[in-house]
Amino acid sequence: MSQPLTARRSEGLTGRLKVPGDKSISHRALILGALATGRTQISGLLEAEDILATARAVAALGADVSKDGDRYTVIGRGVGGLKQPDGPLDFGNSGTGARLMMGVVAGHAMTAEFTGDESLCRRPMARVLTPLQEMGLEVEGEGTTLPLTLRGTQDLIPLRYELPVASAQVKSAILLAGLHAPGRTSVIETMPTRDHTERMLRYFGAEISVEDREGGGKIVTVCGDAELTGASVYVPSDPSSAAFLLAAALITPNSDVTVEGVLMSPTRTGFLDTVQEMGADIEILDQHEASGETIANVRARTSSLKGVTVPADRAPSMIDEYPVLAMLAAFAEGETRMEGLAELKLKESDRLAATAAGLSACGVEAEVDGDNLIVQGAGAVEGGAMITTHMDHRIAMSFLILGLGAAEPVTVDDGSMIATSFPGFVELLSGMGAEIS
Ligand SMILES: O=C(O)C1=C[C@@H](OP(=O)(O)O)[C@@H](O)[C@H](O)C1
Ligand SMILES: C=C(OP(=O)(O)O)C(=O)O
Repeated sequence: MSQPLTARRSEGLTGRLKVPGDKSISHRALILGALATGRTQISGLLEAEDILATARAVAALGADVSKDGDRYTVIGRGVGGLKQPDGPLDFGNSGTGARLMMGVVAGHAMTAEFTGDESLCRRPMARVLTPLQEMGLEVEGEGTTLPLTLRGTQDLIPLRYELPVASAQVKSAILLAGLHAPGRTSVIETMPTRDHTERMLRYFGAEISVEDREGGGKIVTVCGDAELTGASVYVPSDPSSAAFLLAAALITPNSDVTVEGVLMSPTRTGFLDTVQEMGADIEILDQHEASGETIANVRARTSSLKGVTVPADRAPSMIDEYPVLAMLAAFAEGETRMEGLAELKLKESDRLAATAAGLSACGVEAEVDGDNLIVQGAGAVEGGAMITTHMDHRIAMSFLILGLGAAEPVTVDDGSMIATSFPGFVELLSGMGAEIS
């Protein structure tokens, strides 16, 4: 059932708030907890649909997942110790859950059916299946989209693989499979992507090395036949979720908002770097270390923005933030060029097309030129449109943010998918003074 939502011009957004836990770290904490021996305790886990699907999947494979207050506990079965699931593993809307778990299933002598919702069943899986098949995974039939039946093996072969696309999901699936293979499995990335898997693997006791690659990028190597030990994980606030609240403050008059405890990994801060280049009044406060990651409070105040060029090599560090950046570009003065975004066509929807179409409907000049998105900012936005979200949470949230600054209300056709990554989005914004209903 679709749930339309409308955002109206708002001002004076204020507050000090926390957004829910980081989605990438939450998936990984559940998965490594299931592959470890003993108890993993997770505080701050993101309780969104994508993560709950991963929790159900690891439970279906025999890990014990429970919740007490706001802490989750996973009792794992050790690397290679998971059991054949009784039914299909349904990952809902989540590319990360599906792709990372393919790496896990690859290393177990089991058959598992992977499925998901309409959006996930359109997304490409060959990028993960190809390297995993080189390691020994078998895929039933010729298909490369879900639903798919996969047969893993206890006799995986280690792999050295150069990623053809900059993808932390593909890197992570191979590293997770590599835990089961004898010898060393290496992933070579020419453009560094988020490094939460390698950090957390090390934290759980795996032998892992990260070297600089000649000519740029990284080589990540994991030693197989690994043993992981359960650990305590703290999940910081998700910078991709924080971006929406910060953007709302930047484009509405008289606003001053601080988001607390935000993950500041350099592999995730491209959005903050870019808005600062655009002239945003952003302050990074109280930066410190927590559980091996840097976190900080981020303060944003109403700002006059100017258009910029965002280079292709910044894409991995802000890949999920482009739709909301495009909204800011619409309120900026001048052209914003966002380059090298082929990957955005393969997310929950074709985000380049959905963003350009929605902006045009709101009276903003926007076009997709090959893999680039170009927005002509005019300092103000008309709005007054109904936006098609194509089952994409980030498209829904981005256009609601646009509506808070536009002259006329902006309606999204379906806000229900927001729960896949950011439960409480509407309530948090309403608490800041935004008009969304
Ligand atoms: O590894 C992860 O947790 C993620 C990696 C990114 O996808 P790709 O690996 O496809 O770039 C990102 O878009 C996604 O939201 C989360
Ligand atoms: C691309 C995203 O997630 P996933 O690939 O896990 O579906 C996202 O959250 O924007």
